[in-house]
Amino acid sequence: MTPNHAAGPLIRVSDLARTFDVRRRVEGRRRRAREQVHAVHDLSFSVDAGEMVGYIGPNGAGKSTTIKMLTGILVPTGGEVRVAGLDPSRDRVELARRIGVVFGQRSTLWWDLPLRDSFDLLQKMYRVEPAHYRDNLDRFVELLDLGDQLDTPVRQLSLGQRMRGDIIAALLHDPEVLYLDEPTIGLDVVSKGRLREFLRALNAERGTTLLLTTHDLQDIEALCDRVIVIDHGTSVYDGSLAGLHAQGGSSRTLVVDLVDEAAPIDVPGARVRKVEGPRQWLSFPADASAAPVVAAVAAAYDVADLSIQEPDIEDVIRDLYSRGA
Ligand SMILES: Nc1ncnc2c1ncn2[C@@H]1O[C@H](COP(=O)(O)OP(=O)(O)OP(=O)(O)O)[C@@H](O)[C@H]1O
Repeated sequence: MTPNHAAGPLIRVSDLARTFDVRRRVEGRRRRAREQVHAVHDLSFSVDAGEMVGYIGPNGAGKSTTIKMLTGILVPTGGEVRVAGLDPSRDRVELARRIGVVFGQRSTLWWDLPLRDSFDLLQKMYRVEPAHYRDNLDRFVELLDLGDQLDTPVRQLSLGQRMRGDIIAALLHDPEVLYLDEPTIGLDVVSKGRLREFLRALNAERGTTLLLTTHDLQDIEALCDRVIVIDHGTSVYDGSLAGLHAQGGSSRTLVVDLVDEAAPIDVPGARVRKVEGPRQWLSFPADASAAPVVAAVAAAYDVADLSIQEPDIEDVIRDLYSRGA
């Protein structure tokens, strides 16, 4: 890859804004009313080369609009954005060689072609030097375990295989930045784990910068030291995930199946939130270890089964607001 030698951050967003003009039907009026939607406004942040950042927020917060401006698909209506020193909408072609984009819900692969043919086409489009292309392809295919699928048409791949194929497609030209939009959506636990491991290795080995949009908090936990929370078009938090948990006071849940029905479980570090027959739900702080709570419950009660539920991003953000952040 071409390391980013430019001084300063790799991604720089200053007072970025994007407004959409929409027409809405108003009751009692024949004409639709004109209205402006401020999808993104007063948004500023920067990302250094090699960082792995989670870009999270509720539905409609402005995440996609931001990513579209970062990739040059949308032109900002205000403020400034620079990626690798380039203006994404003006220098879109040049920027395309330096970034990779993966949308969980949409594939960029050619549906009827074998996976390998899609990769070969991308090699030609991006003019990746043939020997380097083969090295990259071999390495990624091995790490993502796609060797047996290379000659399978994309439409016959499972969702997990297709997603891994899309990630390889986005990386063959050694992008400095990889934007991932819901990369683990719909995947089973094993596929999610494999994908996260791969992204961690990619960042460690090649220093690829990751900007990850996800509703899965475990993606963030596994990958990102830093999260930017966006809501109503602007950033409401920028810092560590631990800091976000601490501010929001979000909690994890220990689900305990007792052998028999019992009074609410009383152990230090957790409180019972719900009881249904022999099943009880205990909340404990998301940044604390589950081990002491599990040990205390197991020592004092007859337990048939235990499981831990992670909070999702909506829970964390809701908690953030309930604390008045
Ligand atoms: N082309 C458009 N025309 C009009 N309004 C738009 C357009 N694109 C986005 N919006 C509006 O801008 C706001 C932000 O949308 P955006 O898609 O960026 O949110 P998001 O955070 O990506 O949401 P999700 O998690 O649901 O994908 C929403 O109110 C949306 O309706």
